[in-house]
Amino acid sequence: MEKYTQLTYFSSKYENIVIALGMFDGLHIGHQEVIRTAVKKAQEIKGTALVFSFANHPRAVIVPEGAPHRIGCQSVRLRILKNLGVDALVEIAFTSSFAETTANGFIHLLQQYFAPKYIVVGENYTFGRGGRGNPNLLKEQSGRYGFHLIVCPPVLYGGVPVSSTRIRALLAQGDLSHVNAYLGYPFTVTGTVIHGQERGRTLGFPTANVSLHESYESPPNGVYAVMVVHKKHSYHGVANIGNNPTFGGYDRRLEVHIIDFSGDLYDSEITVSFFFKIRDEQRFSTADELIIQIKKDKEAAIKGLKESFRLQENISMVI
Ligand SMILES: Cc1cc2nc3c(=O)[nH]c(=O)nc-3n(C[C@H](O)[C@H](O)[C@H](O)COP(=O)(O)O)c2cc1C
Ligand SMILES: Nc1ncnc2c1ncn2[C@@H]1O[C@H](COP(=O)(O)OP(=O)(O)O)[C@@H](O)[C@H]1O
Repeated sequence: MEKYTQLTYFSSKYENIVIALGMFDGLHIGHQEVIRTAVKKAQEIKGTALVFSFANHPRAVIVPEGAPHRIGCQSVRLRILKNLGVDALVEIAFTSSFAETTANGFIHLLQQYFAPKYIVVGENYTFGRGGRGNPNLLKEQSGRYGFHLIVCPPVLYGGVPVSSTRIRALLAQGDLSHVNAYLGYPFTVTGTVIHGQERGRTLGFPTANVSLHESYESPPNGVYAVMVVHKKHSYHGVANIGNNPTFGGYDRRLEVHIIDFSGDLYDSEITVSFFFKIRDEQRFSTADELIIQIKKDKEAAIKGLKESFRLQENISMVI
């Protein structure tokens, strides 16, 4: 998959462009439906499946104080798009001047740079200044510009449309099984392993530490059963998100004890996929009490991950 951060004349670079439009924050099963539809259509017409999106959330420019945190990090987003079969991703910066583009101006821009044969959107897709453009406007203009429009109905889960807003709420509750069902893949954090206090090894549970960025969503503080991928090998693990209150508190971070692993992970990249929450983070009176609890957490993770094997099926989406 090629990635572009600037608009250029894609229509002279690629044949028969099928363009999927949207912010696609989180790439949940509803977004995947739109993108899969575009990929399928591109295969049918021997064309190019292209996703046109933004590098930053438009709401971060339009209503900075109400800007949502992003769901999932950029490297996971790229892997999912590649695994869905997207040929090209165009992710431009959404600036305050771009926000002034009218809905008709945006359709004109699509024609100018992409000359798409097909445009694929979700039913609730809006675009252009004030979000005034919608699928009806695209339909009205399709004849004039010579593209076909495909509108995908919302994907439902438990009778309710899947949305990024709903996923954020479920994540805040630590409800990873529903988050993962809505995403269609396990919620995943990637990062470079950094140094901590070197206390983990003295407790008998070394933990690979990864920073959490504030502009991205993360599960609430607590202990989780996870799968870790490092250099194409996957492992079960038990992770803590929090501040280590037992030891006086540090910056909030993710720490993972990888089961049946030994080796040096500093400065290398790990991928941590979350499956279920085991408990809240606690302040223990002594290190020994924490050690006893971590042993129980590890057993709970091993047991739960073994029993919920089907949950792990879609991990291939993110690696
Ligand atoms: C499964 C697991 C559960 C943990 N639970 C807690 C907890 O409830 N409270 C706490 O203060 N620290 C908890 N920790 C964090 C340990 O305090 C931390 O791993 C230890 O201090 C090592 O830190 P270091 O990586 O900086 O060496 C947990 C760690 C793991 C691996
Ligand atoms: N099973 C394991 N799980 C996690 N990290 C491990 C494991 N075995 C060895 N390590 C290494 O040990 C380091 C963590 O040890 P720890 O004492 O917690 O140090 P730190 O406080 O720097 O994280 C990891 O960064 C990794 O390099």
